[in-house]
Amino acid sequence: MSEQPLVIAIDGPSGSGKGTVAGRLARKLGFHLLDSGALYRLLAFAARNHGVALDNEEALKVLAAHLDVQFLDDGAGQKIILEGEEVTQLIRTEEAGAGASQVAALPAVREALLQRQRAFCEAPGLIADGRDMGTVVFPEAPLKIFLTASAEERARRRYLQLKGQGLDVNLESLLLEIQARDERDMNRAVAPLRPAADAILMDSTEMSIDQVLEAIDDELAARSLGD
Ligand SMILES: Nc1ncnc2c1ncn2[C@@H]1O[C@H](COP(=O)(O)OP(=O)(O)O)[C@@H](O)[C@H]1O
Ligand SMILES: Nc1ccn([C@H]2C[C@H](O)[C@@H](COP(=O)(O)OP(=O)(O)O)O2)c(=O)n1
Repeated sequence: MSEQPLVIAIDGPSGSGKGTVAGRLARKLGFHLLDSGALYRLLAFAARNHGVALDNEEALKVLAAHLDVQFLDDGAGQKIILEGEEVTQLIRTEEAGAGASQVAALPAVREALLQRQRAFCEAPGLIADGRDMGTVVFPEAPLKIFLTASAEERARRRYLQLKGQGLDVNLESLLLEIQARDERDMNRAVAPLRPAADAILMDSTEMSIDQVLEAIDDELAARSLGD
């Protein structure tokens, strides 16, 4: 009987460090990476391109089922191609994040993206980053991390990140956007943002990225995983 690839689920709110930690862990372990938020961002982006309203559940369901997307890794990081166009950075704006959070609240959209996410689970293993990796998409994952940080710290991180990319950003509006997204993601009816019952909670407010990675290493070692 073939063994299931190891899945490590990393869930949490915007700016908690999931993407950074997931990417570094995937590279270190030589695992595949699922950036599930990118799928919701891509859907919101494609909807805008095709003139589909972000609350049109039926049309979004069809768009989600046929989303023409490729995740390429040329060694220098992941490139995302939507309908033949590179959108890696274009989908990272707060506007795309807010759109993603809107379409992600629709049950038919989540259902349409479920199998696509599970298909990322291939040998030797998968690091899955999102909101419902541990609760819905990979409930059997043997290690689930729920990464948080205070909203103020998350807004500050996002501010530094976007400013570093040369974007014109405002800390107060980023904080408001993060709080609005938290509120929507935690209170939706399907797959709300919450820790799985067996998730390890990590508050990274006062932790560096390296400290978070060390803490995850300790959890892997405690379970004899990832060697
Ligand atoms: N523990 C940390 N301490 C300081 N900065 C961090 C930490 N974790 C992540 N960051 C930075 O915060 C920003 C957002 O991180 P990211 O991984 O994109 O978060 P998420 O995927 O949870 O939204 C990035 O610029 C990242 O380098
Ligand atoms: N598994 C997931 C991943 C993201 N989403 C939704 C909710 C989030 O606000 C948006 C964007 O997620 P993403 O992880 O890309 O956002 P951050 O990098 O954390 O700011 O998508 C979701 O509902 N379920």
